[in-house]
Amino acid sequence: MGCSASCSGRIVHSDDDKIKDAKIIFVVGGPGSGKGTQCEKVVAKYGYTHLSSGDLLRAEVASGSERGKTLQAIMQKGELVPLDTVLDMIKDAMIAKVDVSKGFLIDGYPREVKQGEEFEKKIGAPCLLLYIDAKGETMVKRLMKRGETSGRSDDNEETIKKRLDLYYKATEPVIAFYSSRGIVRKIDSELPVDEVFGHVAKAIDGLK
Ligand SMILES: Nc1ccn([C@@H]2O[C@H](COP(=O)(O)OP(=O)(O)OP(=O)(O)O)[C@@H](O)[C@H]2O)c(=O)n1
Ligand SMILES: Nc1nc2c(ncn2[C@@H]2O[C@H](COP(=O)(O)OP(=O)(O)O)[C@@H](O)[C@H]2O)c(=O)[nH]1
Ligand SMILES: [Mg+2]
Repeated sequence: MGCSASCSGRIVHSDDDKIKDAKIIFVVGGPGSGKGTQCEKVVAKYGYTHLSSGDLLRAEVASGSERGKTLQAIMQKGELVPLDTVLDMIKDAMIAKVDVSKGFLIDGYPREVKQGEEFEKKIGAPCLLLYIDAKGETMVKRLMKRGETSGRSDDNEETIKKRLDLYYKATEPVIAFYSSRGIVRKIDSELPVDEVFGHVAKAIDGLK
């Protein structure tokens, strides 16, 4: 891409350049680990833009589009939707906010190493990965509780088990992948919410 000079001689940055230069934080953890809860608090304190890949997909489902129907079937089974679909949605949402955003929290993405690699090719590199860590049994308990009110068709026992299995198989390797780059901060999400946030804030304050 690169920048191009306009007639007036001003440097014009393309959308691709702008999002590439944005501060990008990946928020990774199992289903029900508390990613969304912590992201809300980061938004309130730091003014970052929170993009939950799951929420973007659910919005597409809610729109009633043909694509949404296909997505709903995949999500109901606790499987991963095709990589390009999620990535395009995230990229569009980032472009829409890049001029008013202090940085981006990408929640629930990457779900597998390949998703991270493609993100970096099409968008840019993260400066931090917040690894929100809770025990399997804690996550199941939280999701069963959330399921009482969330209305989410995947917050049921059978799908929760599949989501958890897929998390351990496909998503945990993402953490090892970025650890070797030194950008992973592991956050103990068994603690009370505000204490968890204290650790999250420390990790963000440590960014240059
Ligand atoms: N990058 C992503 C994000 C989400 N999904 C699909 O969307 C569902 C819900 O995603 P999400 O809301 O992130 O759910 P969880 O990880 O289970 O976590 P949360 O408890 O935050 O909802 C996933 O099970 C999966 O089918 C996906 O395929 N790829
Ligand atoms: N006790 C406790 N509950 C939490 C914590 N974080 C999240 N929860 C609860 O766990 C459930 C899942 O949290 P959510 O933020 O949706 O997790 P996500 O699936 O990782 O996005 C919600 O009902 C939260 O209220 C925490 O640190 N401690
Ligand atoms: Mg969430």
